Amino acid sequence: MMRKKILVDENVPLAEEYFGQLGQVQRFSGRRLSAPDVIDAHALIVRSVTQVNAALLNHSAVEFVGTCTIGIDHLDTSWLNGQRIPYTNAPGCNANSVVEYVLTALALLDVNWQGRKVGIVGCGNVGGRVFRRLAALGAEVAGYDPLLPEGSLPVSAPLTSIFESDIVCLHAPLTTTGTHPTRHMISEDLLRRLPHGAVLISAGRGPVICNKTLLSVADVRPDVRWVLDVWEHEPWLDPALLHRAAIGTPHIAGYSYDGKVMGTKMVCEALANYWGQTIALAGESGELAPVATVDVPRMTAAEWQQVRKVMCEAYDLAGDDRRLRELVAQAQQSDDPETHLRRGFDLLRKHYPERREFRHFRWASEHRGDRVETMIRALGFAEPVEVQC
Ligand SMILES: NC(=O)C1=CN([C@@H]2O[C@H](COP(=O)(O)OP(=O)(O)OC[C@H]3O[C@@H](n4cnc5c(N)ncnc54)[C@H](O)[C@@H]3O)[C@@H](O)[C@H]2O)C=CC1
Ligand SMILES: O=C(O)C(=O)[C@H](O)COP(=O)(O)O
Repeated sequence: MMRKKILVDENVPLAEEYFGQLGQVQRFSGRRLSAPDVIDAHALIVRSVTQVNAALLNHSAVEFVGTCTIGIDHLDTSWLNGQRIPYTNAPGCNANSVVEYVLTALALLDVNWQGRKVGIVGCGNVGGRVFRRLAALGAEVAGYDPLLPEGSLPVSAPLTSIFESDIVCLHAPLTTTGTHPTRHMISEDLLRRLPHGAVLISAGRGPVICNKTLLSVADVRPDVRWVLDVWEHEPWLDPALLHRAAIGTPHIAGYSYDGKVMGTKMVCEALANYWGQTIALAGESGELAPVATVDVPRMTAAEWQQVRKVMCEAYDLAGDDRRLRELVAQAQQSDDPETHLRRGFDLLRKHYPERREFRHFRWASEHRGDRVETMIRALGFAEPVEVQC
C-alpha cells in the first residue's frame, strides 16, 4: 500500500521518529515552500515561518495542516475552515521555555523580581504561567487579558496601569481582527508610561509593537531595559533597535529542546488521531509540567546573586544575545546587509544550541533547606546535589 506523504519543516526535531510512523516524511525549508512542492502531499507540518493559505494549498492534496508552534498567525484559518481542511497547533508546547527565558532575562539584568510590580499582557498558556510563576516567587503580579472571562485572573488591571509596573511582559498573540486586535496595540503613550528603570520583555509577536515607535521611545528612554525576542519584520530587524536593547535575541524564547519536541509530539498525535492510527510517543509525556506554587521567602542581595548565577549557568541567554549582535555587526560590514541579516537570523534559529529546561539540571547546594535552595527548587530545577564545604 502507498504510504501517505507528510511534508515536514526541516526545523521540526524528531520528525522521522514520530511522523515516520504515520507515513513517508519529506523535509522542506520553511521560507521556501511553494505550491508545486505540496501538490501531492497529504499532510503539511510547518513552523511559524511558512504562510499557509490558498496560494500555497489551493491545488494540493493536503488534507491536514499542523504547526509545531503555539502561534497560528501564519495560518489563514478562515480559508482552511472554508476548505474544511483541519489544522492544529501545539498549545502550550514551549510555554515553559518562554517562562524560563523571562526569568533568566531578569537574572541576567540583575533584576530581583521579589517585591517588584509585574504587569503581563496576554495571560494564556505563556502569560498565565509567567503570572503564576512570578507571583509564587514573590513578585506583585497583575495581568491584562480582555478576552478571558471576568474573574479568571487573580489580579487584573487596565493596560495603562500594567505599563506603570517595574517589569512588563508581552505575551499576546498577533491578531488583526476581533474586538481586541493586537497588531500595534502597544502605543507610544503606553511605552512612555513605563517608570524609570523599568524592564519591558517582548516575547509574543513582533508586530504587537510598531518597531519605529519603539525605537523612537527607546531613543529618549535609555533608562528602560528593553528585552526583545521578537521583531516586527523578521527575519530582518533594525540594528538601531538592537543597539538600544539590553537583551536582543532571534525569536528563540520558546526554543528549548523540550518545548520543540513537545510541539512535534502534540502535532503528531493530532495527525495520528485524524488518520485513526496509533503511534508510540517515547520520552516525557505530552503533559505540560505543572507550575510550582511554593511561596518563596524574601532573599538577601547575596542570596539573589547565588540564585541568578545558577539560572545564567543553566541557560546561556547572554550567548543568544551575543550571537545576534555579532551577526548584525557582520551584516553591517557586508555588501548586502539586509540579505546577510535575514539569512543569518534564520541560521541562528536553525542551528540553535540544544537548550534544556531547568528541570534537567541538578545544582550544587551548600546549605540544604535555606532560601536559596527554596528559590532554586521553585524555579523548577531538579533535586540538588549536596556539596561539602
Ligand atoms: N517568542 C517565542 O519564542 C514564542 C512566542 N509565542 C507567542 O506568544 C503568544 C501567546 O502564547 P500562549 O500564551 O501560549 O497563547 P494562548 O492562546 O494560550 O494565550 C494568548 C492570550 O492572549 C490573550 N489576548 C488576545 N488578545 C489580547 C489583547 N488584545 N490583549 C491582551 N491579551 C490578549 C488571549 O485572550 C489569550 O489568553 C503566541 O500566540 C505566540 O505568538 C509563543 C511561544 C514562543
Ligand atoms: O510557538 C510559537 O508560537 C513560537 O513563536 C515558536 O517558538 C516559533 O518557532 P518557529 O516556528 O519560528 O521555529
